[in-house]
Amino acid sequence: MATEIHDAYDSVLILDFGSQYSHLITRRCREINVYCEMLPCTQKMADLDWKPKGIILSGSPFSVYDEGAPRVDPAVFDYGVPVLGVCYGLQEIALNHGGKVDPCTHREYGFATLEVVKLGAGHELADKLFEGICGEMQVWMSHGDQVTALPPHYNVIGKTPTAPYAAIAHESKPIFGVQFHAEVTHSPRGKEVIKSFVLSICKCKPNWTMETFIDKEIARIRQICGEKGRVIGAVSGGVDSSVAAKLMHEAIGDRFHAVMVDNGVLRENEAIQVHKMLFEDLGVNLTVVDASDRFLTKLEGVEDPEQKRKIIGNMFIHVFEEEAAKIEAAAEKELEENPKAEAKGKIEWLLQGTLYPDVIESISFKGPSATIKTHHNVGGLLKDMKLKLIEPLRELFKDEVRALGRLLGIPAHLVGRHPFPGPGLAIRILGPVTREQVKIAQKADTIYIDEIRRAGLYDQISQAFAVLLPVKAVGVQGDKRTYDQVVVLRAVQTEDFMTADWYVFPPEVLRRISSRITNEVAGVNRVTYDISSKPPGTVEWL
Ligand SMILES: Nc1ncnc2c1ncn2[C@@H]1O[C@H](COP(=O)(O)OP(=O)(O)OP(=O)(O)O)[C@@H](O)[C@H]1O
Ligand SMILES: O=c1[nH]c(=O)c2[nH+]cn([C@@H]3O[C@H](COP(=O)(O)O)[C@@H](O)[C@H]3O)c2[nH]1
Ligand SMILES: NC(=O)CC[C@H](N)C(=O)O
Ligand SMILES: [Mg+2]
Repeated sequence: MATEIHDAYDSVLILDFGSQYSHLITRRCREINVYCEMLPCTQKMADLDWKPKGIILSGSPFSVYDEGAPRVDPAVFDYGVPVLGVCYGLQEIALNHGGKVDPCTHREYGFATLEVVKLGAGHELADKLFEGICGEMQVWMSHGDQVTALPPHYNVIGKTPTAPYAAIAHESKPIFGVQFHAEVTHSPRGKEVIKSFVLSICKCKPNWTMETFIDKEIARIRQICGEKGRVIGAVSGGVDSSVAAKLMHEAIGDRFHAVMVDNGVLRENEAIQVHKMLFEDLGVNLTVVDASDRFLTKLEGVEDPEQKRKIIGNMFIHVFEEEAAKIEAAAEKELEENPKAEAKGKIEWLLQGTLYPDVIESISFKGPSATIKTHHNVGGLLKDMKLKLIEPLRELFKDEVRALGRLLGIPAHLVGRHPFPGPGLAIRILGPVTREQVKIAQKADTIYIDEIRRAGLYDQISQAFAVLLPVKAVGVQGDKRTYDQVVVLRAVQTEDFMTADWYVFPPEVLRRISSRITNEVAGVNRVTYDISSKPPGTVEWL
């Protein structure tokens, strides 16, 4: 990670022990304009090439006494900066300092009332965590273990009727632990607790804003690319890569070459529309490479979703490397023909619009967090790829990227586009992908999205798409028996795509969509609507 960003901002380090809510801690810090970075709990402090002003230890699905449970590097406590442990983080602090943790007789999942304990004169530091909060506050718990013996030199600063050590603080050092999840919105005053830790205790300057992020990121890109370096960009017309491309264009102008790959599983007319949109709206000149035959041949007969992602992720990189070689060869030829022309640098970098959720869902941090699916641009990359990655948005969430896009002057219709996954219709066609299946899925999807737009609902929905099932059902059309496929409509509302709920459509819109799909798309005689949230489902079906 660039050290420049750490020179410019006071940063908080979040060590992730695999909790579902770890990412929310990063959000809460950025919301108070403090830059933070989350690293796996296996990070050794001695290997860190920047100096955080505070450290937060997340929760975890493990119990501290489990065999193989993730362990905090004890150097965290001697690093000389404040530490806050949340849930498992608190339990790790207790265990590391001579306290005890045991399974509790009253497990707490959900709301609890925390009684804040003020220690008073001589304990100003310990009392700072709940600065401005007196008496009781509602908190949200999710634990089956708890601290049963306080470590020496620690005091209780909060308790619940069943958890006597629900918040603790060292008597003189800035080390704190809370059993409740301060980062979730269901702990209404949790934000204040994180704010007290980050601002009053760690004394971080709240100077991280999107505007400064843009300036610093542009400077960072210029620095890594040098005077002549050139970058090839994987650009899909989606929100993330468009924002990344705009940033890159601002940084290095025409030394940036945007490439979109037609992988044969795009939406109908997508390549043409994206080419036009990128040039007209962003001033970015895009090369569209038609590699659809190669992708579809490789995908032949493949049913396993992870396999589909890997094939597509790998093939993407092959195509980008080939394009990079072509661009370099063209520059060499130009130089041969006109020796006075300026020599152009090598293409060493590949820009991707990777976001934080792509990373967290794809990578299992050796144990604690589970791999949900390997997003093609993270886990599906080619092992021995020559191009080095530049991923300016890797730390951000979707809504933050949209805010960044607006600041960069990207038009609303582009910033507001629903996400479309890189592996495209290959993960929306269940079963093997064939040209015929792609055509059916494209037609159904076009009708679905057209009707959503016509009803004025596009911006209320976070993501909508049609899924094509490989099963057949009996129907009757024009007095004839049909035996055709089933289309599933999916529409979700979500803030960050980590959790999502299904969208409640007005029935007449669903009726119109269903009737148009069954009338206009040959091979489909049934349309159903998916009413699963995430969890237990995911947004995509594969
Ligand atoms: N067809 C494509 N051609 C080139 N690059 C692609 C293509 N599809 C995806 N990518 C690359 O993979 C990255 C991840 O894809 P993803 O779909 O998550 O992001 P996006 O397409 O930029 O935005 P959105 O999430 O809004 O669809 C993209 O940012 C882009 O760098
Ligand atoms: O570029 C991508 N490559 C992938 O392999 C991939 N898998 C899921 N997604 C998108 O990620 C978001 C969350 O989706 P899931 O709930 O299905 O994991 C949704 O927006 C999905 O469309 C992908 N995007
Ligand atoms: N949310 C958590 O961090 C839980 C920690 C531990 N697994 C417990 O049940 O207490
Ligand atoms: Mg996309």
